[in-house]
Amino acid sequence: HEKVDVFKPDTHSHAEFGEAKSVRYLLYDVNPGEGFNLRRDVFMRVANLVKFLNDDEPWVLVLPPWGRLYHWKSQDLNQIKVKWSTFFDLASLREHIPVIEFEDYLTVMGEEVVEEIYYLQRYKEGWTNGKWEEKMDIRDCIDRVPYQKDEDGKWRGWFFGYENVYAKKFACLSVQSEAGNMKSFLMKNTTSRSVMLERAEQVIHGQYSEFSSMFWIARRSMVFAKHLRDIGDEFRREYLDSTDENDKTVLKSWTQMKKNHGEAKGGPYISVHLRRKDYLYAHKEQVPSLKYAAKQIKELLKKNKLKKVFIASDCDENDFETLKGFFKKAEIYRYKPTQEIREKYKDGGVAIIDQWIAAHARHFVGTYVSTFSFRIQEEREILGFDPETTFNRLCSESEEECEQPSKWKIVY
Ligand SMILES: C[C@@H]1O[C@H](OP(=O)(O)OP(=O)(O)OC[C@H]2O[C@@H](n3cnc4c(=O)[nH]c(N)nc43)[C@H](O)[C@@H]2O)[C@@H](O)[C@H](O)[C@@H]1O
Repeated sequence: HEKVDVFKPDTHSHAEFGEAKSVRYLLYDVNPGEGFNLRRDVFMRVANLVKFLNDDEPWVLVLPPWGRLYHWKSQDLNQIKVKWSTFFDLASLREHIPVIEFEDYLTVMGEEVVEEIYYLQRYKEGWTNGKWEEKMDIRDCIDRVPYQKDEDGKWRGWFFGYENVYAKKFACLSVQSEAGNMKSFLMKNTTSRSVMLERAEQVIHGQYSEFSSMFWIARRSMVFAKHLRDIGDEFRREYLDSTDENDKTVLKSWTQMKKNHGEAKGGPYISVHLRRKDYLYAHKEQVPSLKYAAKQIKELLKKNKLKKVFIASDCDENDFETLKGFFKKAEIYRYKPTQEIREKYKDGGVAIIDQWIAAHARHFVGTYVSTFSFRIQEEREILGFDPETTFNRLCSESEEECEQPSKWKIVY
């Protein structure tokens, strides 16, 4: 990979000829209703936009602090202003693009300010002639926006829970665009040192979709933080007889890692992502009862000649015990964090530990359309599993045809 933090000399600067361009900062945020794993997908789009910008200008991506997520239900934990380094390995992210944490950005700016915000929205008139075309225009805001101008002319809003932060300029931008095509807007229509894209999920992957190496480069750079991987690895060793040497899942730096399908063997257990909570009504046609889930898991155990099961789930203890009750011989495991780990790594960190353990199984089965399951599948593609052991989901008893997930195979 090209090293991106060595900035190229100035060629078309706003500044005087020959003078190096100064670094600019791109910030973003996502619709508050979106969950953790869709947010990771939005990161990949914005990261590749920053990669693309760096071909011409030095831009740094400011990582939006995690917080106020709908699914993070633990009331006893302080779950705002959570740094990216709690969940991800920043050195790995930086092998793709330059990134900094929001707090470091505030220090660099010397003032709690974001210079310009563009609130991305759809076009009021929808697609003209029902046809998709790439476009973007500053327009009146369609919805009520969560930013207000105060009496000093400063734009106030959520800003990840940092109460003193304000923006100097705010506008709504109607977009129908691939993330990469925001590049010319940012280079030509904005000049300030920092620009924030609000509702960044409005821009799509486009040419950097799951089928392209650019998507996978950004995805591979999203390595989980070592402290979380270590906890998952310890659990694998202790309860699931699973070590990287035996399972052929030894990790290298992502830039060096290129595995063929089927090279990874995985630990001697079946892993299941059993999504419950809101999915019980949001996708009730496709989500199985616990009894029917148990039936499918038993079949997988038999087929793979295994006796251990790892369950990653947002279900409560009662449901877990009920599920366990359907098994006589098999050993059913779930990761239970200590209070210390919960406080340090929060609901998000615990979910990542679950994903990491689930990713290392001999065979994985997930839940219909869950992005939590999708990210596990991607992790398994990176580790080098046979796609047949990865792109699977549980079916519900009411489904006549139970379509299995698309195989989004890794591209290098
Ligand atoms: C349809 C959409 O589905 C989206 O969910 P979906 O893609 O599963 O996946 P996420 O967007 O990540 O949201 C699910 C959240 O629930 C928790 N969770 C789910 N499964 C597990 C698990 O196995 N272990 C642990 N520890 N936690 C889990 C976790 O906080 C996770 O980020 C929703 O975010 C959207 O609001 C919408 O409902």
